[in-house]
Amino acid sequence: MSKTRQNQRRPVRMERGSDAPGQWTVSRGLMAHATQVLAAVLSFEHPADAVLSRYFREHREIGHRDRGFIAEAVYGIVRRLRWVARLAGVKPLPRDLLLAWLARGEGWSSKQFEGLVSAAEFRWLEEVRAKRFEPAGLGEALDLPDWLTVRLSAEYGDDALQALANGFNRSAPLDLRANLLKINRDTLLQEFVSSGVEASPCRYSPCGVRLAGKPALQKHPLFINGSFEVQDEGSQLLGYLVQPRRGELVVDFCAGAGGKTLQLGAMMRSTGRLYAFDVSERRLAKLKPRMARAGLSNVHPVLIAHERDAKVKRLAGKADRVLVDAPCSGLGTLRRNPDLKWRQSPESVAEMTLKQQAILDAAANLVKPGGRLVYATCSLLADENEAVVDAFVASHPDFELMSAQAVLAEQGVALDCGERLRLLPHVHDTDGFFAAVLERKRDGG
Ligand SMILES: C[S@@+](CC[C@H](N)C(=O)[O-])C[C@H]1O[C@@H](n2cnc3c(N)ncnc32)[C@H](O)[C@@H]1O
Repeated sequence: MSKTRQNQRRPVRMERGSDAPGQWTVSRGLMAHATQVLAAVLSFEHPADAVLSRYFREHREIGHRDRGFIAEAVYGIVRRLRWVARLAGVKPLPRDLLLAWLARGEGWSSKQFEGLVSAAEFRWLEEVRAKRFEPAGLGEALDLPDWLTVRLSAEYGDDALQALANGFNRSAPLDLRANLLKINRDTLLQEFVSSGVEASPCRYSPCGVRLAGKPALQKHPLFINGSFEVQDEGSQLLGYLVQPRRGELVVDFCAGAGGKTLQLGAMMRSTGRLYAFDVSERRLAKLKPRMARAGLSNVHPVLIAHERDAKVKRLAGKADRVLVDAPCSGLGTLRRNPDLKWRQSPESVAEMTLKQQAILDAAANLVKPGGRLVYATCSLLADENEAVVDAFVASHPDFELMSAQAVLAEQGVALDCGERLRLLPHVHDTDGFFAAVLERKRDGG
């Protein structure tokens, strides 16, 4: 095959995905890159987004549009892996999966494959195109692993699970949180509209803005001056459950890069003390420039070795509010991280549950009488959610559950969620979240 022929680029229509520019031009070289990235992602050793970022860092010659093609294909395949694998036959190689995806997932015609595949592949693609898919069970039909299908179906029922799985296959919207220290939401919306960015208020979160597309925002003047942060609406609602006030001592126990810390700091009007704990130095390092941009001077990032660290114990009984945004399976974020469904297992969830209990126990010690403890995850599994909270309440008679719905209503958020908040992509159009609000009794229970 001559080099010119190998690099021949074929115009291909793409219908789906926010980045889809309408027409990709695809070369053999680009197909090879996509196959290589796919193989690395499918080892499931690292998160898909980390694999893609690393590959693009190492292959700077791949342009923006070609990156879009690779990312669309890889994420498309990971979302529908069982389906594509069945269409591609027994023990398919990454290239087989890619070709089968392009033929069936993206609907490429045979003409669009000309110059990109061998004669044998060309014939094989005809078979793939003609193949009927008869799922062997619900897991295969919904493109979920069987263990997860069994658990979710027991929790939600088959019909809701179907809707949930469909919800996960839609792309997540881009939500922003107006930094109320710097701007009010209406002004932010007006600024977007006048700069040609289509934006509307979020359905529930009073500081949330939803964008119609996915414009690059890193260089937007309102981002640079700290007027907004990217934050899923569901995540914003967790901040409202904490409801911190001016001058309080607040702990964000699992702060990570500070998605919720920044919101809590703004709700405190940059007063009081807000401790941002985490065991990850790398994540906390990302929080620091964000605090500066947001204009917050009340945040104290603290690297801890584990939840029983002496730095934690020093605050025993002193905190007005503690948020535990616990490490979890992340299964509520499958719209953004579809690979998680293949990377998690019953064993990893069981391990996570023990960690969650240990963190919640340690964090509870910080809450003063009359203070509030919020436990949250972005998981959909009762084992990581209700079961952790139930076990906690049973062993901590000095804490009682508050109604999440009432806490939200007090702040003007109308959400019919009852005692515990459960957000679902297909119902609320947010990531999947769980949260429970607990109060430490004043008389010690
Ligand atoms: C769900 S993420 C937090 C996301 C963050 N709150 C946000 O809004 O962006 C969970 C975090 O818990 C941290 N973590 C894990 N084990 C921990 C522990 N024992 N104590 C405190 N944080 C821990 C992880 O490093 C991770 O950053």
